[in-house]
Amino acid sequence: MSDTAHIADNVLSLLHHVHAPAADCVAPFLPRLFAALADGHTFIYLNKEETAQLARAQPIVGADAQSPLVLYRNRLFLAKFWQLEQHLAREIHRLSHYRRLPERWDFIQQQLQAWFADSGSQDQQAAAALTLLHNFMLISGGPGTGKTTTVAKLLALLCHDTLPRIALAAPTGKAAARMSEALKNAVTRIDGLPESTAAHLRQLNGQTVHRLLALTPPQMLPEYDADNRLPLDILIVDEASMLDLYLLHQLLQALPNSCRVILLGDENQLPSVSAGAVLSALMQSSAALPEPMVRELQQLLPSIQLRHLRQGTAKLTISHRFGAESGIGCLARAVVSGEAEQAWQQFTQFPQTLSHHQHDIAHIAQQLYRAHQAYWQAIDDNHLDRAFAHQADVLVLSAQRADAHALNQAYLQQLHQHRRAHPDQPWFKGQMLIITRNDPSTQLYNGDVGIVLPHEYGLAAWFPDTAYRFRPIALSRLPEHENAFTLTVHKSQGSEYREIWFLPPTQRQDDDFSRALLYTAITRAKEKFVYCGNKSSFQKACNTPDKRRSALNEWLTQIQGDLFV
Ligand SMILES: Nc1ncnc2c1ncn2[C@@H]1O[C@H](COP(=O)(O)OP(=O)(O)OP(=O)(O)O)[C@@H](O)[C@H]1O
Repeated sequence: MSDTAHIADNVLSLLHHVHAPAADCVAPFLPRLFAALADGHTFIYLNKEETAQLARAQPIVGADAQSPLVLYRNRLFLAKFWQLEQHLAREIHRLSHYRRLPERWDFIQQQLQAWFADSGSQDQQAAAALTLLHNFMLISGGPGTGKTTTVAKLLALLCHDTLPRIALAAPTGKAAARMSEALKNAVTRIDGLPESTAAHLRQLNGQTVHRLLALTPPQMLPEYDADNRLPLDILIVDEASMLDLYLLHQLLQALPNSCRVILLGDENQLPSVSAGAVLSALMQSSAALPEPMVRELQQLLPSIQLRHLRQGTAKLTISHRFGAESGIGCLARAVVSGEAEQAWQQFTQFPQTLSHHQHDIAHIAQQLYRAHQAYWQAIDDNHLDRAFAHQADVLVLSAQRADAHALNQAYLQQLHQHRRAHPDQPWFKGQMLIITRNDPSTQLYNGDVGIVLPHEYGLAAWFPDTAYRFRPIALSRLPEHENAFTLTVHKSQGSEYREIWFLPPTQRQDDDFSRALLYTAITRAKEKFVYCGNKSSFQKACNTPDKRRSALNEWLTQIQGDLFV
């Protein structure tokens, strides 16, 4: 029996105690509903007969969260998700509703002109101006489209009169570290920034959302919540596509009404592992700009066309890192637009940076070991800096967990053959690990990558650290983790690697191998992308849009009304 069938079975036993005839009525729907929840959907669709059948299953099925299951039109929800999406919509509305207009329009207008003068900066300029007028804003864009650059300039504008309390957060530690680094670099590139502003922005350090909320075990209850809100004026959340409904709700609840929220992310990437597809819901529910706001924007940006802009969301579309000459950029853009044939042609157009081949897992592991030569040299030299630098040289990403496991095992075989590891010893020098569960006691978070290397008393796992560069953690204290020579695409989100080898599902291809998954894998690569599969699997993925089901956009649209009050 699958895990979800088992959960459905347990829930059914509980429901029998509530009302046996109604439980019998819902029994056939529970396995389907729990399988859908495990895939990140928040409801299942019903046909006419099913809807009529469930309408008679009171008190287990009702019209609101008073019942364990909710029937809404032709959809069946677990009450918990029905309520969560509605509460999240309310939090977004609460924060969006707060309006505080910039005071010094002339100054802002001048700086918007001066700082976004380069060609190809118009969409960034519009995103910055819109964000000044909205308290809750999503800036979406692919890799290198200038999300960080835009936010750095925006923060510089918001720091002009007083220095606000700002926090930078991301769903994983690695994404948080990347964000602070990128922001510091972007700040140094702004011309004519007063030193006090530059210093204020340079000292910002990213942290995980869990850490920001001070979630503490065993129940992971947050120190900051609706009754004890975070003392913040501005919150920037990077890699927001990875936020699930529950975590985003916890985060927003903990923010005061006046806190400006700026979400950064790429709506084309995979949505969160758990339920939710928050970025696409925000994009879909975003309404046209009301006339008074168009007039305000015209004051800030007299010379640009504003009609295409929407409330609370902005899209950056020009990649300044992967332009028209970049194979990775062209491939990613063709995949996202579902142009399967054109996407496959990019492998011929850009043979230096894109390739495809089909080999078995053992062969890929062998090639990977060769490609890791510089990494193993750094390990032999006990050189942490170089080991971490080369750790990101080449990574194999797989679509499915089973393949990632099989490849990690095949790679271990290579290490046994080369006497770098021994089958009887669980730990070895050079072992790459990824943390899979947040652990405040060691301050290690889901997605953190460490390397096993010697410490004073034997081997330890070393992790990057903002204060000391690297810090050792005793192997016995490590929270849940896995080997990280190969990762699933989900686990690689928020990180980038020089070269990505992507392995499509080797067993069974289903809708999980979608356009979003392929796009996310491609955009993890900085220099080279290798597809380890055939044309038909590649094109099938291009033609499979992500169909995550969520009602959030509907609740947002309903609740929104006119924000311009
Ligand atoms: N308008 C622009 N003109 C020229 N270069 C730009 C422009 N905007 C950004 N860049 C450059 O493009 C690169 C990527 O910018 P940035 O880091 O802001 O993008 P991003 O969307 O945050 O990227 P990531 O995918 O890493 O999150 C940087 O080197 C930046 O200096």
